[in-house]
Amino acid sequence: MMLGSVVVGIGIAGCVRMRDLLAPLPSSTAEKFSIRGFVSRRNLEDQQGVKQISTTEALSRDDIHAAFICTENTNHEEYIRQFLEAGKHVCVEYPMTLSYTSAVDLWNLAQQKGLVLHEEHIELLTPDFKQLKKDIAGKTLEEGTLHFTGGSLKRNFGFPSFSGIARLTWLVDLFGELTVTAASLVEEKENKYMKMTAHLLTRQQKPLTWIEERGPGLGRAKHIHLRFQDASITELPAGQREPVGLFMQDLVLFGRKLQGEVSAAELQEERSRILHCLQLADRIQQLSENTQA
Ligand SMILES: NC(=O)C1=CN([C@@H]2O[C@H](COP(=O)(O)OP(=O)(O)OC[C@H]3O[C@@H](n4cnc5c(N)ncnc54)[C@H](OP(=O)(O)O)[C@@H]3O)[C@@H](O)[C@H]2O)C=CC1
Ligand SMILES: C=CC1=C(C)/C(=C/c2[nH]c(/C=C3N=C(/C=C4\NC(=O)C(C)=C4C=C)C(C)=C\3CCC(=O)O)c(CCC(=O)O)c2C)NC1=O
Ligand SMILES: [Zn+2]
Repeated sequence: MMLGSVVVGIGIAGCVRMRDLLAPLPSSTAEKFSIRGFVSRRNLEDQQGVKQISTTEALSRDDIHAAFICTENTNHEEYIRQFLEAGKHVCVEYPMTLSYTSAVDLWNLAQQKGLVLHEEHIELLTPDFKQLKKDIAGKTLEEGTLHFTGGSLKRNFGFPSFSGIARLTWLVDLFGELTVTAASLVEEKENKYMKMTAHLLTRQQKPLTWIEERGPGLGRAKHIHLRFQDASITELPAGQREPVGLFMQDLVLFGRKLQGEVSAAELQEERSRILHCLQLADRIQQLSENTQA
């Protein structure tokens, strides 16, 4: 059976989703999807040959089984809830929501309804990350820093510990569950500049620092300083480029979940990681807000 699909929110991510749904990776679960339309808050012409439909139509049509939520972060929660309530599977661009408790609620709702709720994590699929993970395998961490810089985000992307959840996901995937010991935020609204610093500890009590810095003219980059017992890594390794795009890899994973090809253990592990990261993001936000002038 084909999985009728709708893309919600036509920005960078939404356009890539439509492109991939229209040209799925051959012989993969991505071929099971069939795009039926897109939803936008604007009135748009056909996009890539796909027609705009209303949210009401997307929610009520019984030939639509899955929604791809690609809007800015503040309204993920509301869209996810609506589509789950309507009995549709959901794939949402990270971060799922802007609080830990709302993510727990949504996950419970998906479980009650017997639906797949999938959060995209292309940062774990990048060649550089895959290489980094290989390079540090078996090494014992002493301390580390992950410093992200990027251009200013548009409005409605939420607190930086949430909009930057990809960096936190890296740290948790590499070093296991973390605790937050301190966090602060420096913001210069008039310059569209911000810098968040979070201090974390691994279960072995080793310190990790995460810096998320954004402002006009800052290039999208990650600097790492990782010190291990007998080695240091101060540059992100360049991994081998892969023929399949990142969002396509994620689409195949969502498709595998819908086909029941992902084990319960794997699903549970992923869910735990996602909720743990959102819980850390919540804590970082709380601590930062307490230290703000
Ligand atoms: N860009 C990327 O590489 C990645 C993005 N993500 C996630 O994807 C989500 C969306 O990010 P992204 O696509 O980059 O954000 P964009 O700013 O490109 O788009 C966000 C929303 O803004 C609206 N929009 C887009 N273009 C315009 C325009 N010209 N005028 C007015 N409104 C517009 C669209 O909603 P509507 O059609 O309803 O108007 C769109 O869904 C976020 O959750 C982000 O974290 C995750 C991984 C990678
Ligand atoms: C050129 C402008 C440009 C914009 C506006 C952009 C937006 C953008 N990229 C993101 C992640 C991401 N974006 C990319 C990659 C890309 N994303 C792209 O739009 C393109 C062209 C690539 C190139 C391969 C990756 C891999 C992530 C996941 C997080 C990471 O690893 O940095 C996110 C999610 C939030 C975040 O993690 O920071 C946003 C909003 N990325 C950009 O590169
Ligand atoms: Zn640095």
